[in-house]
Amino acid sequence: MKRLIPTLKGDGVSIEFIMLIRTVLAATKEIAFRVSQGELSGILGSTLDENIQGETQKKLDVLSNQLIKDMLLADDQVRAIASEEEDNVVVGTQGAPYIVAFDPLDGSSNIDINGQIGTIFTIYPARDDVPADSPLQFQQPGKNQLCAGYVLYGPATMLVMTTGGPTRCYTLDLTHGGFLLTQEELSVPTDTKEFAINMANSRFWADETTQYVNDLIQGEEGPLGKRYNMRWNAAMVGDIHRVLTRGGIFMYPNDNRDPKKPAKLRLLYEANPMAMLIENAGGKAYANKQRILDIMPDELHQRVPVQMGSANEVETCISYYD
Ligand SMILES: O=P(O)(O)OC[C@H]1O[C@](O)(COP(=O)(O)O)[C@@H](O)[C@@H]1O
Ligand SMILES: [Mg+2]
Ligand SMILES: [Mg+2]
Repeated sequence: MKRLIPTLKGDGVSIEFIMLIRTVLAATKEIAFRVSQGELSGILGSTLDENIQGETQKKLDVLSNQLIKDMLLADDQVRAIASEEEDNVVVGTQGAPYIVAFDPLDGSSNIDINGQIGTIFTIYPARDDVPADSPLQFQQPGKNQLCAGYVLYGPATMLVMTTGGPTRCYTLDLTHGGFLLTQEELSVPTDTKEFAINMANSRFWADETTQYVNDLIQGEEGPLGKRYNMRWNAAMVGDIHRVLTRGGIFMYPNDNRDPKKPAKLRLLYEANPMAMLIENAGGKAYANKQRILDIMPDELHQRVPVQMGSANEVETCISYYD
């Protein structure tokens, strides 16, 4: 089986960029080890702190953030980083070519139940027209991403990543400690009979979402003419992994639970990297009527509605938002 570095070299990725990807992955391997040790490595439970988004931080959120941050700041190719768990941009090496954003631990509510969790990351070119510590560094549309990926800490630890070409899947080989290429090119089936949405929010949805989900649930007797099944992992990384593996539509639409927070998922380090992975595997990724990768961010921790996955199903879904 092919190893990571020869695969990336074969894709024409420069050595310096491969080294940066290795830095990110070195941190995720350490997280994977701690996760596999569970309670034995003291990672379960919450801290007494909240992050900038007002969410209680879990011990593993903080630990993962620290591990990734420390390793990236020691890499002289990183000019700035942004993280779900950091209020502001953190400055790295002046003049370095890249900036990195990440969700150090996605699916935090699954940590204590031994459920699926992961790390989501994205790399952009640094901007020379704004200071290194400015949030404007990250004010770039998702289509500027040079690399997007996630590491899923599931029964197997898997890396799903694109550097602009195909979305490839690797599995962490615990016998030698490296990621091996286990699926050369992921391809999201165009059609699906599986949807993912948190139904508990249904009374807070916009009418368009309610209408579409009602039509899904009506199955073969409804206007969509087929019977659907539903899945919800409570970790975007797990839901998107399923969609990349066997198709489906994943939605986290706007709702009016909290008027200050109409959307839940963050554009920079959740929606954008997942949108690039899905599109490069032949799927579609929208925020209602807008292609996610075209959105120009206004702020670092900006939230967006999300509908992504199997191309035909996403098209059907967004037609309800006309
Ligand atoms: O509480 P809900 O509605 O199930 O939310 C689940 C969603 O929240 C998230 O867990 C948010 O990510 P974090 O765990 O990084 O905050 C997504 O991964 C997931 O899709
Ligand atoms: Mg997350
Ligand atoms: Mg997180």
